[in-house]
Amino acid sequence: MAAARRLLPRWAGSLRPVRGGGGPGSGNWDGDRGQGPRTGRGTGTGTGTGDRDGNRPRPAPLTPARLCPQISAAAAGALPPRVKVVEVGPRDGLQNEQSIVPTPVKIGLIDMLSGTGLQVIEATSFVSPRWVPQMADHTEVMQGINKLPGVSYPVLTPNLKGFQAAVAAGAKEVSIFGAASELFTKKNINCSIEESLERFSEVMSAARAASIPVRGYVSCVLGCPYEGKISAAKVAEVSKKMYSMGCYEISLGDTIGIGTPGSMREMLTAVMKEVPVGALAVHCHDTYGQALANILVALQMGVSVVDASVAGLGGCPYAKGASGNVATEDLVYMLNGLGIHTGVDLQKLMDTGTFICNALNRRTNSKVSQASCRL
Ligand SMILES: CC(C)(COP(=O)([O-])OP(=O)([O-])OC[C@H]1O[C@@H](n2cnc3c(N)ncnc32)[C@H](O)[C@@H]1OP(=O)([O-])[O-])[C@@H](O)C(=O)NCCC(=O)NCCSC(=O)C[C@@](C)(O)CC(=O)[O-]
Repeated sequence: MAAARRLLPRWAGSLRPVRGGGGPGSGNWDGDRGQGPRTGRGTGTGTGTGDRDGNRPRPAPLTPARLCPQISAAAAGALPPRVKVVEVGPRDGLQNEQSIVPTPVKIGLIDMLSGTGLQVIEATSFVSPRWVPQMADHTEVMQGINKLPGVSYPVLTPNLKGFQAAVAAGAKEVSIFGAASELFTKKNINCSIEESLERFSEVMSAARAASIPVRGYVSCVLGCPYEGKISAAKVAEVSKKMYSMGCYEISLGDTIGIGTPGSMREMLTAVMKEVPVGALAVHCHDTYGQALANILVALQMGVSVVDASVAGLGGCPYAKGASGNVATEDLVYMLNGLGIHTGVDLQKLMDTGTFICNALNRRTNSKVSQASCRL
């Protein structure tokens, strides 16, 4: 099928300029870069001065950014100089919460995320409130958030009804979500893969008419909670169909976090034969602790868009036992260490993680935030 016209979001083609610098390795996190070589704990790199009694200078407080050993991208092998981080915490992170999170908390979370330098924040989903009650306040959320220029706030829309409601609520970008597993598709959106693609093509037509960019998710790319192993060929086939419909980007979801760097490589090799790597994103849940390793493989293969969830919140209501997405804090820490620019302020991100964890009365899943509490 000939590739349909792709509707690109506002930020496509030109990533936001780096505040206070430019280019790889000159990011804005914690304002800590460019201050000479970073040394580890207890090396006296602080700015304090000793007193007359000869007491040792008091070092400046240690933060993850100060401690993060940074290497050049060249040393890490071929890696993209920039990565677009797609924050999915307010949607993927919260949709699985058992108690309904108050709407002002959701709005506060998104507004804080907007201040971190993230370019894309998935805000909510326009799905049936009977299926996912947590997202029933989608319109209030979309209308309550402070939408910053240059930041995109996409929402999930499974069908035309969801798309129309999303647009009425002010959405300027949407995502359709399919899967490479028949059983997961049935459990998640109550239809077959073929039927889901028909519904999506209705959304695509309406989106094209309204000049709304559409992102496509493919779930279960490295395994399914109901079918087990999913073939890379099937993932490539569904991805190709959704890309050919006009999705500007295909996010490949390891929904139950079961993949390893080996299966990620195999799957991406197959998908990249059908969809250009520049149009691919990875979406890794961290159930088996493999998310960062899998993401690194994807980066080495040329992927430069990565989904993540602040504080590692989340899971899918129709993938029992799946834990949250990779924590955005941990992803940004790794990318900073690799000298890859994201434009995201790690400290502000950690503050946002603290905010939502306090609101949910929950410990963060971010290893970086856990470690920084011990510093
Ligand atoms: C898709 C449906 C709606 C089909 O659900 P259905 O019951 O088959 O739909 P239907 O067309 O037969 O309609 C039944 C009722 O739902 C209503 N309805 C129909 N559509 C909508 C809508 N958009 N918004 C609100 N209401 C809707 C419709 O109006 C009707 O209402 P009634 O007449 O009975 O009062 C349902 O299965 C659904 O909402 N599923 C959502 C599941 C979901 O949100 N899952 C989590 C997101 S996916 C995910 O997390 C994975 C991802 C993306 O993160 C990537 C990864 O990790 O792999």
